[in-house]
Amino acid sequence: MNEKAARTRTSVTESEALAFHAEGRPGKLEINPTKPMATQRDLSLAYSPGVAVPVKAIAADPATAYDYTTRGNMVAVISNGTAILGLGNLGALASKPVMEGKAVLFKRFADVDSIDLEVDTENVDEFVNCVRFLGPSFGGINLEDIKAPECFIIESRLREMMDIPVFHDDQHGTAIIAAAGLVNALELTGRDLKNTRLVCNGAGAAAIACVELIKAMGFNADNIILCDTKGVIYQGRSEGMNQWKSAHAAKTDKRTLAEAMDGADVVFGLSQKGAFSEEMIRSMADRPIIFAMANPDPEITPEEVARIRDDAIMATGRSDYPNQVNNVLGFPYIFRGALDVRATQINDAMKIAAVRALASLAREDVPDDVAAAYQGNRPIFGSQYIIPVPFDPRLISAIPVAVAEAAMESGVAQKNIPDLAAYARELSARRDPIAATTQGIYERVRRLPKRVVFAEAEEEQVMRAAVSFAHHQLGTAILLGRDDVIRTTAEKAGIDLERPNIEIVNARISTRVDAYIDYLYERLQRKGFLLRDVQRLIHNDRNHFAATMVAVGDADAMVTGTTRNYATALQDIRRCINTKPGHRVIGVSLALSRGRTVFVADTAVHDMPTAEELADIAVEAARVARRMGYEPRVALLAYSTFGQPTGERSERVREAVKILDRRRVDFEYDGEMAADIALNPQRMEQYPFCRLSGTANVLVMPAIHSASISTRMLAELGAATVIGPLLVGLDKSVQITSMGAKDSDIVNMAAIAAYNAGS
Ligand SMILES: NC(=O)C1=CN([C@@H]2O[C@H](COP(=O)(O)OP(=O)(O)OC[C@H]3O[C@@H](n4cnc5c(N)ncnc54)[C@H](OP(=O)(O)O)[C@@H]3O)[C@@H](O)[C@H]2O)C=CC1
Ligand SMILES: CC(=O)C(=O)O
Ligand SMILES: [Mg+2]
Repeated sequence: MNEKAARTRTSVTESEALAFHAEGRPGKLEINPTKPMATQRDLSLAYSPGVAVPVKAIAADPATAYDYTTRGNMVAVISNGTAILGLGNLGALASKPVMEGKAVLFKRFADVDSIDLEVDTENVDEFVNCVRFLGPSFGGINLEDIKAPECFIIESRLREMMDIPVFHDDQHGTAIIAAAGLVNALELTGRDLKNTRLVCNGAGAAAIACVELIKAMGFNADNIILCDTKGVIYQGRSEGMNQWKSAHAAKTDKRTLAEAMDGADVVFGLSQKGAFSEEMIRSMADRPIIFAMANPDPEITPEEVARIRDDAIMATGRSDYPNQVNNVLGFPYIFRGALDVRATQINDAMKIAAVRALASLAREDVPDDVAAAYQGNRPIFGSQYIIPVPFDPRLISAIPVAVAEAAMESGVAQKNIPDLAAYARELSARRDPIAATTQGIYERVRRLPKRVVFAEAEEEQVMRAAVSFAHHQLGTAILLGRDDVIRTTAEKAGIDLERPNIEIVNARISTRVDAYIDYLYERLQRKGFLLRDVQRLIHNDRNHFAATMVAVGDADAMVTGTTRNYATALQDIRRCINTKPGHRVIGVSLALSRGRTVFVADTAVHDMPTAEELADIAVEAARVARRMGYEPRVALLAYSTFGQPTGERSERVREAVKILDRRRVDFEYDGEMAADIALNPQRMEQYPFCRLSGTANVLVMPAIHSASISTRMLAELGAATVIGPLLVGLDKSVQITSMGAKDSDIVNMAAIAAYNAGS
């Protein structure tokens, strides 16, 4: 069981973590305006004099701040850095990466805008006074990584003073997730809340809140023992105590963690790395439930537990093991629900609703479109799957709805949501499609790892990408290049190539050279190439060598393009690899913007496609969309819409629609139409005869220049994230990056190449 845990583990190196944070704009956040700020009129509206109007409106009615400002969707993540993860008190400044991270997770998972504020004081009064006056700026306050017992005083004082939710994530977020995991683990091991014996190691923010919440849910208080650095917290103990610990002091003569864990059914670790010994785990009851939640390193690792027990349900706070019990599953969604009903606080009813929603989500069947978010095979409720993963796209609709409903029922909502089903649909549309798409690709590639040849491996960024590809268990990275050059560059750049799943292939000394020459000569001899031309291509040209490797089956996929332009790289590759029978080679780009994914084709190959070629492009692009989980609605674009204005340039597009009619294809399509008609539902309504059932998600461009111009404009203007062009229709899997692509883009392309290399 836990062998799998070890196998699916994907860690990051320290240099990778630093490079990630330093790359481009340092840190993880930036702020973008939501209104145009281009003209004098914009300025007059956004600033003086226009801004005075909402100012007066808010002064007259404070509730309108939700209509005219960011307040209703804005949460502050506030810390003083006194308990940063399990690293301890490292100060306000050092906590900033974690706080920025929490802010990004708010946005990524629940579309809540968030900003981190690091408050440089350990004094409770100073901290409270700093935060209490910030209420007008935010719809909610998420306190983070503030140590106990100060955190209890800070939170309760701020809750009294402020009329917006104040939520200490390490307390309640952690408690909600741990309680949900516990409910499921108890069910799986046939236990109940009354008779189970639980030890909680740690008696700080997270631990006290966990114990309080499970007691509120009916866990028998007499069966809980809390421990801290001094051992068991027993009634009558005086050393290292405070009122919050005393409230949970046990009537017991056990004094050490080891004694407490002997025979225990459940152990929560909310303390520090390595706090549990193998001996302690061995002494627990049958089918023990072990939540080692310290971050970044747990109290004991799943590998260590697996060595001594095969009957444990094991969870950690980390994303690289199964059963991640981490507050990331809670805070984005809990605030989403609270903000949407303008709750004045996050109360127990809302917390318990979140526990129940989370616990029951893990018991539901995982539908096809969600399975991609899971490592390994589709998870089934059981010891390896007691809680959903953070990338589960159902969380965004399930948790906020439960929280908002509980807020309304318990009387803390200032706004009513009458139709919860409609609310759930709106929530799903907030899901960030980029991560969903790329995550699905990564997960599948991890399950079916491939051998990918990186054709330009002498380049430093390609080398980094190849190492990252292998390191993240996406498959074997084959670095093509001169051995000595690769090793010297690697050494200079501090890249470690001595890792599993990395191979270096030197075209000059490869034993496969003759076989590749034979293969390519056979293909090119009647296309103007002499044997010596082909020998030169295989010996000296990395694209020809790499593409031939893939063509003959020595590698599954290939990535190139950082040093040569797209058209040249494509020409090299097509000399070596055929078009897939029944397909057409095209480039498809994905434009991802504000909850929408739109496929654009052909962005790479056909200069001015004929009507027949446009029809083929539509078919190929629709296939790609389907393969990525979208039901295609294809619009064939032109500058005219259904014959208006007339012009011969739209003729080809109209003809392509007729060709698709004759071919009786199995997807929705229509045209010719302008881009705004295809993408805007109101504009589309003006053409009630249009056969698309909704706005288009596949756009077939009339020519390569319009495809290229529009996708590059979208990307440069920040209107969309554009991925691709992805090369499709070749008989073997190849991707071409843009020249000078960054290592992270190259890894994405390599993953897509591996993904397309098939089932
Ligand atoms: N998975 C998740 O979602 C979350 C995990 N955590 C983890 O929980 C841990 C505690 O965080 P938090 O509650 O915010 O911090 P606090 O500083 O509020 O509390 C820390 C507690 O841990 C105790 N402790 C520290 N080391 C040991 C040890 N070796 N043995 C027993 N007790 C120990 C301290 O004991 P004493 O009182 O004697 O000083 C204190 O009670 C961290 O590792 C953190 O990463 C926290 C939040 C969320
Ligand atoms: C996850 C988290 O919030 C912590 O470990 O502190
Ligand atoms: Mg924390």
